[in-house]
Amino acid sequence: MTKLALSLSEYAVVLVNLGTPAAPEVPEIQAYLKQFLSDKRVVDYPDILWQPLLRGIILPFRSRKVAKAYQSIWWPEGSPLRVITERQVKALGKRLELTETPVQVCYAMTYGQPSIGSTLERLCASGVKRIVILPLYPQYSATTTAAIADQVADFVKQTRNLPEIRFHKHYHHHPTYRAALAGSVRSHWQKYGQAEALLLSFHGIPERFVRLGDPYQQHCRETAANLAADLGWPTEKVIVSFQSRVGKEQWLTPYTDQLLEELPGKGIKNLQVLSPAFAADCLETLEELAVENKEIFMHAGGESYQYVSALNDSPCHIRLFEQIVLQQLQGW
Ligand SMILES: C=CC1=C(C)c2cc3[nH]c(cc4nc(cc5[nH]c(cc1n2)c(C)c5CCC(=O)O)C(CCC(=O)O)=C4C)c(C)c3C=C
Ligand SMILES: [Fe+2]
Ligand SMILES: [Fe+2]
Repeated sequence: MTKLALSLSEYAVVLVNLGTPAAPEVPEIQAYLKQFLSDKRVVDYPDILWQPLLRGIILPFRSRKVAKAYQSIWWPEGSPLRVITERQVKALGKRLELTETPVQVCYAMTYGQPSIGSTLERLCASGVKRIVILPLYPQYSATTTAAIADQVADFVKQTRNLPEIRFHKHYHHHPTYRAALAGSVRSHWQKYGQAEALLLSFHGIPERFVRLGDPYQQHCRETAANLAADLGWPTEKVIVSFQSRVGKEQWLTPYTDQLLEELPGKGIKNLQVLSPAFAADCLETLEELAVENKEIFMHAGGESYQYVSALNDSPCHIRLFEQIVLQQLQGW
């Protein structure tokens, strides 16, 4: 048990994920994409060029296109990303209760609701004095983790009586994350056997961002190398690719969809695919990776393509969050 100086109601941990539309319908998707794609951490083109393009062309067309994809993955309880995040909050709360660590657990979303600012305001109004922010991104990128930090900074700027805040930057190297990832592959192998290769398809970012100093690509490579070592697999059987490119700019390569077209021709016809950048299954995994990309691979001559789920609310994933929180609470 961690001994803390303040009482139960004065500590909080906020899990933060990207956010998702409120409903799988065009107006809700437009509102979500407008906020998301107007964030300079995500798209850094000058507003004078970008906003007319975004509002006039991208939002109307893309919202209609992705509405069908969202409808195909939506669960009765809501968007998978939100439902899984809520399950993670519940499971982490239970684990922390077991350790009698006095900290309340909640979540916020970078885009959409509950927003980071409103969540921090609510916590402070209820008497919370010390807050751990845990972005649910194992690999740091300015497009995701720093976008959260920006919103925490916005809250700080407009708040008179500040809480103490600790921010967990990334965890791809954490032994329990490594164990959780390797464990999820091993349990998949126990059920279905091994494939010829593992494809780690990370969400992409513009290549330019890496040249400007974003360490995301390096973190992705380290994740893959660690996974190969932890599984005792040769590194060449753990292939890295990048998915979900938006726009015309060069993003990190190889692109997942292009690579999947080529692999059967190179003799890899049985593939297991996972996406370690996602702490929760979402549109990008359940639709793009598990359905759309499978069709590409099978059409190109692939024989078997299995998607290995994100770590979601699995016990080892929640244990990881618990350990991060306990580490962050040290000295408080
Ligand atoms: C346009 C630039 C984008 C960058 C850069 C980007 C980085 C990035 N995103 C995630 C995680 C998620 N992205 C999701 C959806 C999504 N991403 C973009 C664009 C960029 N992402 C768009 C436009 C969308 C919406 C869907 C679409 O229009 O194709 C999601 C899923 C949300 C859901 O509702 O399920 C996640 C999660 C990471 C990790 C990342 C960089 C490391
Ligand atoms: Fe994205
Ligand atoms: Fe996508």
